[in-house]
Amino acid sequence: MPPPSDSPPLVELRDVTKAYAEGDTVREVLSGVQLSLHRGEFVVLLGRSGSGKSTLLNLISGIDVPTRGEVRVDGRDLGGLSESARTLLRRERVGFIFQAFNLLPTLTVEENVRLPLELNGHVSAKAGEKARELLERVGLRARARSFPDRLSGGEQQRVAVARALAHSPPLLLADEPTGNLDETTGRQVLDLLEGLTRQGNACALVVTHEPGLVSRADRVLSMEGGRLVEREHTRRAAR
Ligand SMILES: Nc1ncnc2c1ncn2[C@@H]1O[C@H](COP(=O)(O)OP(=O)(O)OP(=O)(O)O)[C@@H](O)[C@H]1O
Repeated sequence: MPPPSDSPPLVELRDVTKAYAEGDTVREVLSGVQLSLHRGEFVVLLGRSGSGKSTLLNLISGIDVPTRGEVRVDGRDLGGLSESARTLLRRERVGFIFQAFNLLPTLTVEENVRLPLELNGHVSAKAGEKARELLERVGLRARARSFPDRLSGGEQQRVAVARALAHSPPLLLADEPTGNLDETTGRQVLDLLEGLTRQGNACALVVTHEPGLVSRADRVLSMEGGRLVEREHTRRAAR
């Protein structure tokens, strides 16, 4: 298999700027951002609070649109798509993990994991089978029928990892996935996230402040003053 950088990028940002109006002034949160992400890459995004990390994830997922510049996912220019087409692309091609887990409280653990499969048209029996297999992989098969509020924070986040990867999206976006977890539990969740992402040859972009994650990432990016800065490659440089 060719190295990731030889394949076409899964995500490409060309000269992306995002500005917000504040009274009479306009504030640029992102300025001239360039980025290429490839399948198989595990990428960490660092940056101070308010530096624009979530804004960047929202632009990549098509939840938000840039003020200027181009965002391409899987070769498709999001600027040329309607909102419903962007929603469809996101549903099929992206998995999300949030700091606050965001599981649906009225659905069981298994139903939460089945949801992205069913939204993507998988028939119920197949979706159930796949959901249980994923729950096995995150060590929660026995909790399939529990409701999320019966689970610890770490368990809920493991369910969220299973849900994000259920439909085998090529792109995983995680916004501070360990922010609400203690160090040990956070490490377990990151192990799972990294393992499952690499197994599926997906690309993960993970916002984190976790120093342990920086050392195992293929690439480390940082938002600084509206610019996206790439730090020296870690794992790849060591290969
Ligand atoms: N809809 C909006 N309107 C105006 N300003 C916004 C809007 N959304 C975000 N911002 C501003 O853009 C800046 C970047 O926000 P963003 O949430 O991307 O930062 P962040 O790096 O993810 O921060 P944190 O680490 O605290 O979550 C912030 O100053 C925020 O106030």
